[in-house]
Amino acid sequence: MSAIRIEDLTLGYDAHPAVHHLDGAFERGSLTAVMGPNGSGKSTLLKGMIGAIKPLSGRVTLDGIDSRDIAYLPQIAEIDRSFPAVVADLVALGFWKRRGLFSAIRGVDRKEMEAALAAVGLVGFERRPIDTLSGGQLQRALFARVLVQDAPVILLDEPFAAIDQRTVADLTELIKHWHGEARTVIAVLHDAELVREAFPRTLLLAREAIAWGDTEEALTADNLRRARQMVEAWDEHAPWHEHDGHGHKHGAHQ
Ligand SMILES: Nc1ncnc2c1ncn2[C@@H]1O[C@H](COP(=O)(O)OP(=O)(O)OP(=O)(O)O)[C@@H](O)[C@H]1O
Repeated sequence: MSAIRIEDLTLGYDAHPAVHHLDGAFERGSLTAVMGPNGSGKSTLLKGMIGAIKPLSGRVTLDGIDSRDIAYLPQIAEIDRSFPAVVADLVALGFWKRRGLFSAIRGVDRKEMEAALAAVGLVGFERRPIDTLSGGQLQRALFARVLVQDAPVILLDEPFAAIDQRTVADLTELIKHWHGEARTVIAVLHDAELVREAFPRTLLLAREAIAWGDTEEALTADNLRRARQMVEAWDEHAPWHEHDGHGHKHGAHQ
């Protein structure tokens, strides 16, 4: 049974497609890595799945879940760190997303907050201003926020970009734990070795799907090369037309 179904999905900006005619499904309880070169549409796909951008064509269907049931971790670069907040405020946003504003301001469950901070290795960090955290610590705090949100579907956009190995290892364990709890987890990643080790499913994207299936079969050297060629060949400025195909430069396919 699927959690999220994607049908003939084209997403883009000002009619320039970034994800093109994608078809497939994320099964309930599956753990999927979204891989692909820079600019291949990975972040755009995640934003399409949370409804932050509307399809140019096709659709995203949430099967038996509400958009509130999706925890979404944006790229760290999109987090406004200058906002005057401490770690506890950041994590408490997860409660707000889960329960709605009014119940959350009646009081954050201290025990749950402490458990979440312990799970990500940030005991004692509650009162730390977020602009004093290292990149790894900030990512840990964001994972704590996802933890308290307690969502059945979790989308992570490059959670390991510019993060130290220790943090990557710890947070990978947390992802495996979520998988063990039968949550549906989808993470944009760049490290093929890590994906082979920890992610059973892979969607390899180059604006179109190059492969979507078991990691072993999807993440071959040949497919990775094809993905690279495909993105390099894409004409950034070609407008999207329903009928004349894929916006590639002529002769781009080899
Ligand atoms: N807000 C935006 N406005 C216009 N174009 C955008 C916007 N966001 C992304 N794009 C374009 O859409 C395409 C896909 O971008 P996207 O960020 O989804 O790729 P990505 O695979 O996540 O890349 P990366 O690995 O570099 O993060 C790129 O050509 C990008 O320039």
